[in-house]
Amino acid sequence: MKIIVTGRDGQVARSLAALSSETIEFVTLGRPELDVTKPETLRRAIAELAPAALVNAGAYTAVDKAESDQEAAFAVNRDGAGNVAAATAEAGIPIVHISTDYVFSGTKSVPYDETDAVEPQGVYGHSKLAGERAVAAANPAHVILRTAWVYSPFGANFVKTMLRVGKERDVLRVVADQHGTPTYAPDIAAGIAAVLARVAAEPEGADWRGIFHMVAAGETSWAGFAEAIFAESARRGGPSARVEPITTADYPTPARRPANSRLATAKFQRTFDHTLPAWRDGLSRCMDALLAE
Ligand SMILES: NC(=O)C1=CN([C@@H]2O[C@H](COP(=O)(O)OP(=O)(O)OC[C@H]3O[C@@H](n4cnc5c(N)ncnc54)[C@H](O)[C@@H]3O)[C@@H](O)[C@H]2O)C=CC1
Repeated sequence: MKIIVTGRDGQVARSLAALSSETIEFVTLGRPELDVTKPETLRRAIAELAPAALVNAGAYTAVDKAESDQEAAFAVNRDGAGNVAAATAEAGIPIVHISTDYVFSGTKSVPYDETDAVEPQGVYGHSKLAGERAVAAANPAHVILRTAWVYSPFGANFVKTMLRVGKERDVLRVVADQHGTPTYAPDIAAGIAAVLARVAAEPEGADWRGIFHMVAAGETSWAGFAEAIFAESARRGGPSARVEPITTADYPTPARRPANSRLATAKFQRTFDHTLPAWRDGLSRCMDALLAE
């Protein structure tokens, strides 16, 4: 089974590429040969490769920059996602689209499920929500996976930032009043593979269509995540720093972020018969990969 993946150099796309096997081949494509804002590049790739499905992992992910770069964020996250969905619908293949916890306001006191009202707090969240709607409108054979707090050995992410800054400083001030679940990109890739297997087994099925929350098991805060990163790092002889918990108000950023980013994953687990590992388990494997030498 051949699957096209957009956003070739991103964390999720690279994790999917690493998962390729004899039964499922992920062909990752990126700009310029595949640009989600250019529909002809999508049509050409689908015509050439004749994939069984497509995973849209390409996105504009700079949350703070998006506040002053609204046009670019919407061009990729709304219009680009819509283009991908339209091209897959035209080819008669399903789309797996990746979305985010940032579609929520974060004011709920328990984890969000798929029926909860959306209320993005910033441009990035608004653009991703518009993307979900564009995907759902253009291709009925869609699976929209909302995930959160993605990290991996690849690209830019919180784990790599902590390790870099931990080398330079003894104490780091980290936000302790935003709660969510760090999710290891290779575990997201395995979740996507479970989705694709289910879709392939029952292409005309109805229950796999729609929006699903897919994050690792458990929860923490950014400060709790940072402490776990430094504990894992210290065990491996890597950089370590003391974490000083601060509030969101102490650390102003251009984009507002949800205080509660927790996502309830029961619907995903039930539908795809798959559960992502605990976030500490993913972190341990990421630290093995980052600090192997
Ligand atoms: N990173 C995170 O913490 C979270 C990410 N997500 C979502 O997960 C998905 C994957 O995220 P990551 O792998 O972390 O992102 P990433 O930023 O590592 O990768 C995104 C990739 O998309 C590419 N891209 C940008 N514009 C493009 C275009 N016009 N055409 C084709 N490719 C383009 C970028 O060059 C980059 O390689 C995205 O949809 C993102 O919104 C959801 C929740 C949290």
